[in-house]
Amino acid sequence: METLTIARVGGQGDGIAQTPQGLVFAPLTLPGEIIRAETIKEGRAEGVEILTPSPDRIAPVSPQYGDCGGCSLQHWATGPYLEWKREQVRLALAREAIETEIEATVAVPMASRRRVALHARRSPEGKVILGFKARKSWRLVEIAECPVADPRLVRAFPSLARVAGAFLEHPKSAPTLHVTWTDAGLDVDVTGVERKSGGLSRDRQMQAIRAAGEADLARLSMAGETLVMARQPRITFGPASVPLPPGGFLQAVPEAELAMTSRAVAAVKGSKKVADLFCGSGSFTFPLATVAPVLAADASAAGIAALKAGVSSTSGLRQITAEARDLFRRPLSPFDLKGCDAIVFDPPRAGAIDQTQQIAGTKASVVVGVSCNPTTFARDARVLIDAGFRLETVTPVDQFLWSAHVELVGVFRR
Ligand SMILES: C[S@@+](CC[C@H](N)C(=O)[O-])C[C@H]1O[C@@H](n2cnc3c(N)ncnc32)[C@H](O)[C@@H]1O
Repeated sequence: METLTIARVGGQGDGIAQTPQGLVFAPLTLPGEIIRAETIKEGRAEGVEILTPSPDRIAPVSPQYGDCGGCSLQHWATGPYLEWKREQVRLALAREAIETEIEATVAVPMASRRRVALHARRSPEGKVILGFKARKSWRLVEIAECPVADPRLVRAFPSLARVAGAFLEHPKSAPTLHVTWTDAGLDVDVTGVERKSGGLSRDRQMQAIRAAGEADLARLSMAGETLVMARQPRITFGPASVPLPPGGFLQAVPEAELAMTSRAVAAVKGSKKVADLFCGSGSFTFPLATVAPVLAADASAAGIAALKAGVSSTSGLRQITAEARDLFRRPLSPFDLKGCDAIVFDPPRAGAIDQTQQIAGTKASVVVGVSCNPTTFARDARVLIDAGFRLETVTPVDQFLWSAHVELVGVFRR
């Protein structure tokens, strides 16, 4: 037994105590708390009892709290929790010697997540278990309620378990249901049953299609291939309605998407032409095209096709041109971006170092960086700052409520 005092919460969301033997990580603890750990293994406290709770500790709302790996910070009062997210952004920028105004973290409401990834397994008794991964484990925690997910998703969990059952054909199958609430209802893409795990027999495909009908799914697809579509899943981006490609990227929370797109639109106001790089199916493209013509690019051919379909069914927009292009291998050059005085980029977690170097060489006077990884954002921001841009503001956005993830929007000008 060891008694420890938690000094701070680290970047992964665990409490950290400083001991003569080094740092000790204690999950689900808060700064200032005195805890007792049964054992300390490889720098992790196990069997933790909280002796003196923080005044910022609140009662968690999820019945699976502590077991489910999803929401590890819901015991923290909103104020200090959001401030911690802001601090993660400040720390990432400080590592690149960048100082700027960091706004208060934009909060999202509970019950707002329109996308969840549910894992399915069969219990030894043959029951289908649908749930999230447990903390630091491959075990599944069966989920019947989820306070962060849109209740329309949660209500569908029992019928989604029947859909999942069809995909549990081979012992090696570990299906994951990527479930999205769209304007046409539920869109489900199943991964983890690809050929290497045995694929899916014709009989099982028929079973899955029947279960999709009973669950009233708009569409059921497997690794991006449509199995059945009762209604075309569509998403509204600003003034446009876009047919979402199966398995395509979509911001997880509409309120977070709006917080980010509205800041991008405000930043580029008055521009002659905007580039939207890593545009997906157009969540930024369409709101931006209410302000100026847009040049959009993304590696996903399906995303670009969806974006183009949205363009052809929407009137009153400024011109949009879209290209399917791998921006890691073939970043758009200053020549390709000629005429764009504003550039928005929203890369995956790896960031976009090569594309950013090209942006630095353009004549753009405003750049908006959107990121789900403050560390790679800070690295890319350093390139822009060294090229004469000033990072005017950064807004952290709490898209993944009660997780350690931090998203942000940064506005650069020169
Ligand atoms: C964080 S998402 C943003 C998408 C879009 N801006 C949105 O808000 O929906 C990142 C996007 O980067 C795209 N992407 C990933 N790797 C890429 C690459 N090498 N080149 C171009 N786009 C890529 C993905 O297809 C995805 O659409």
